[in-house]
Amino acid sequence: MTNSSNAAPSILVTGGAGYIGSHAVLALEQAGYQVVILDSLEYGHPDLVEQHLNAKLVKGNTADRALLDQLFQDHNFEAVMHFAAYIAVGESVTEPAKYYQNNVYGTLNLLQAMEAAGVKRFVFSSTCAIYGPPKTVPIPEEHPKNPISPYASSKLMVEMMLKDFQAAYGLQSVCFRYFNAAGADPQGRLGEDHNPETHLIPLVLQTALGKRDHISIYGDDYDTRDGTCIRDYIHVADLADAHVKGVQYLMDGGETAFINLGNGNGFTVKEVIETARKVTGHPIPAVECDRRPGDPPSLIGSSDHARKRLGWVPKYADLETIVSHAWQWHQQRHGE
Ligand SMILES: O=c1ccn([C@@H]2O[C@H](COP(=O)(O)OP(=O)(O)O[C@H]3O[C@H](CO)[C@H](O)[C@H](O)[C@H]3O)[C@@H](O)[C@H]2O)c(=O)[nH]1
Repeated sequence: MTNSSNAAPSILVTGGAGYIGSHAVLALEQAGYQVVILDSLEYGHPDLVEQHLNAKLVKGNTADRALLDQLFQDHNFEAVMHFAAYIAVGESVTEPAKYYQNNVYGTLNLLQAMEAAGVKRFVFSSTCAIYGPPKTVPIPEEHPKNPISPYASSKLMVEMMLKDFQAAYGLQSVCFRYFNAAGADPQGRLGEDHNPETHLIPLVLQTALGKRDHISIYGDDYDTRDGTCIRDYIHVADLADAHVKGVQYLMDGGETAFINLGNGNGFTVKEVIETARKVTGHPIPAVECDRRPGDPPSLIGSSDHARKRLGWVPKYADLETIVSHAWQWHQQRHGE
């Protein structure tokens, strides 16, 4: 770690009580950083922060400029890692204003507070959804951007702001475009706990636990190897590791970069369910249903940039390991 003083470098993590954010805080702390979490707690889990993280937790919103200014005054942050955002694609279609307010305006407010405080390093949670339906697979970072939901548009708008903030104010950012975040802390401390849950792997595991009758397969008539959608599932601990490398890259003088985070392997919905049957030993009834609107048939990322620029290599790349870690977490959090 590059640090001229003896104090551990301090990082502000927004959304650090959420799924990916909490894993990033854990990884930052293991790498020797001090963390302050800013989280509205609308979806975050303060119990997990209290039990497993050393970070100070501040309840609040990125729209609150006075709170942000106070935080920057009280702490000498080396960088900001920004996870706080609404993430439900379907909801973003029916309530776009909510998404532009929180994801775009909230981020602009945060960037302005950073500029006022002279903090010049920013790590941002972006998404592969900014590419829209892929023209080439695996998708490289240069792929055309064609977001098809307000959620995805909100993330692309922030990426565009970050380019402009680099040019005008010298803010250096790493924008990570995640493919499908999945899995849980290998030691079982943290994991995915959304309410409502819409993601495939947690829903499959809730079915294994008997909390749901069946898993719905959204579409079995896609042009894929078994007719169901293909996604690139990436372990949340590997995402967290990339974030630590992203901060280090900026502290070493790295300039703004847009970087995919995926394994470069795709699995169908049916393959995920089959893997979960093997891992859990439960039958997991599945019912084929209509397609879910807006789902592209196949999303697989090229992560060459992450490997070359950050030296990032995913540790938990096989689907069985990802599902096993998620299963360990779900049994302990939701099984009784
Ligand atoms: O009950 C379910 C839930 C999901 N699926 C299918 O499983 C695949 C994965 O779905 P997820 O909801 O787990 O993930 P998405 O690929 O839809 O979502 C990801 O991409 C989105 C943008 O496209 C957002 O970024 C989101 O946060 C991120 O997890 C999709 O083909 C979906 O149709 C089912 O068949 N049944």
